[in-house]
Amino acid sequence: MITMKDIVREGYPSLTKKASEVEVPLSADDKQLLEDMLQFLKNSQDEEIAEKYDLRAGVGLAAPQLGIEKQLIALHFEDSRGRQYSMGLANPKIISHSVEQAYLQSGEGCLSVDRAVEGYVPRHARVTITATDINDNPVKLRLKNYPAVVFQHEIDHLHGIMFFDRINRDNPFAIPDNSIEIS
Ligand SMILES: O=C(O)C[C@@H](Cc1ccccc1)[C@H](O)SCc1ccccc1
Ligand code: NI
Repeated sequence: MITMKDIVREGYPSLTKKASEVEVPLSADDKQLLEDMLQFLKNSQDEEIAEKYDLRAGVGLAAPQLGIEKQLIALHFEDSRGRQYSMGLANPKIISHSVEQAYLQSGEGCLSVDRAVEGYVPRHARVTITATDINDNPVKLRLKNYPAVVFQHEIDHLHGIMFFDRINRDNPFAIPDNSIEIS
């Protein structure tokens, strides 16, 4: 069972390196890792389990956050319309995106960052993502709003990018050009 002690923190090398693509079909080990990552997210959102194991709530997790330099991510959340996103993905790629940008009005956090970092994180407002799912099926997702933000946050982890790398250093709350606010 993955707990917070397995999640590496700011300064750990895997968080600032490019992770390697994994072989498809997925090995049994990679499938198990995706299962374990997804279970962590479900546990972290279960009040009793989260309290018992002192888990921080998470809606996404990337293998580099476990010190594993593989292109594997898990996501577990639902959007404002109640659509569920609960999946483990291998080798996710943004194959196209909008010119328009978006940012969470609340800013972002990260399970690998034990401090609050204020500011707007400019991201693509809409993205098209391809990946391979835990059953070796190809996946193509067209995302916008909150789901687009979560997936981009996790895919950034595979490229060694932390959310605060994207915040405007001179003015963290500068409204990004051509952007929409996601509340
Ligand atoms: O560290 C991670 O990658 C997981 C992040 C992903 C995330 C952060 C900000 C915005 C979108 C995604 C954690 O989920 S941060 C904690 C959290 C929990 C519930 C809702 C939003 C953020
Ligand atoms: Ni993160």
